Amino acid sequence: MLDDIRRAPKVLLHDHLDGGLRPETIVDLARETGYDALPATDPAELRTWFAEASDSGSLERYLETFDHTVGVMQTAEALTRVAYECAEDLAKDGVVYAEVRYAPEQHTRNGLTLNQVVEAVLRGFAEGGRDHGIRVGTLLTAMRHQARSMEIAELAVRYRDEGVVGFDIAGAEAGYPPTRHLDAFEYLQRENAHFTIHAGEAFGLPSIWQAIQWCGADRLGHGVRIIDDIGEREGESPRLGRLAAYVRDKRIPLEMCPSSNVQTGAAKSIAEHPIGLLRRLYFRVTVNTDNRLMSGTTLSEEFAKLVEAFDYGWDDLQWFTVNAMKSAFLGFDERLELINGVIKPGFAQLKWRSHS
Ligand SMILES: O=c1[nH]cnc2c1ncn2[C@@H]1O[C@H](CO)[C@@H](O)[C@H]1O
Ligand SMILES: [Zn+2]
Repeated sequence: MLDDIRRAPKVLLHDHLDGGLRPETIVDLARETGYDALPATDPAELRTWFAEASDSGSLERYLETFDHTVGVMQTAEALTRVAYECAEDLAKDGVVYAEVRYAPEQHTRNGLTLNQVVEAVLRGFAEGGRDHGIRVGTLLTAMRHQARSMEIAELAVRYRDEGVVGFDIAGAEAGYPPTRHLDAFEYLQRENAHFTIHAGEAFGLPSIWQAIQWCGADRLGHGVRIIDDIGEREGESPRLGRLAAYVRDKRIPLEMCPSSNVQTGAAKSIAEHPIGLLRRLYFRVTVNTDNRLMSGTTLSEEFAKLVEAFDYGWDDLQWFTVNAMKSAFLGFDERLELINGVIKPGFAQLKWRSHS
């Protein structure tokens, strides 16, 4: 099944550039740039270290592992290489359209300007995308504990015609509500720009409510805690609270990342992940990787885990994929073209093959 899932034309909306490096590349870049704090210098050991260190049950501890990826991504060459390889790895996994995010403010330690950071990453995505047949849009993230969101929002608008398709905030959620960055979100709305907000991962409904009703988020990063506003009832359909009903009624996309949620403690296991219920209730659910290195995963593997846990078939996987494409920060005509020209024919072929 995993091989077939790899062949399916997939769409990925939530993937962090600094959470998806190849271990071999981290080792190379550390050597080249003089970064001497790596916990291991053997790629296989490093791969294991990331997976284990990320498995703590706490978002804060999970985020500490990024010190080492961000640490080696401080030159233009390193950023271009990482972006190029990201496009290549996603394409090899059968992803046809991806939105990949990172926080430019974390890559200026050795003197790069924000513009240089963005341009280096865009170059890598453009070249990798062209060589490997995948379209990659960039989301610029501001760190929620910092105070640079307005600057980063302006950066996103500055590069909107060069491949930056939107904006996001990430980092520790508890104690850093989305409204801290309200000016940035209001600016983006006035600029007719798109943004998603990490919300409802390590903190609950108030974070989701603020992201949508105060900040005007187009999508929610994770959003798993929306489950807290849904009451399961014996023998009856679940009762949706006002916020959950709003999210479903308005078709607000949820960028769900099952493995990452299990690692940070936002879900107990894949089998108990809220995605099962939310899919049954027809929320606009999408499936994502979050951090392929930390979670030791790929988009195909995330789908395979869901197939195993919830017995999903091709129709479900296509539904998730079309949901993701509909929710992308890409023009309507381009989304339609990918849905009708690539996704539907690709899934039709796979379904036909598995019946014959
Ligand atoms: O699941 C997550 N929740 C919140 N923040 C995250 C998550 N994954 C990564 N980052 C944060 O986003 C930054 C930019 O890519 C990363 O450096 C990491 O600190
Ligand atoms: Zn994330």
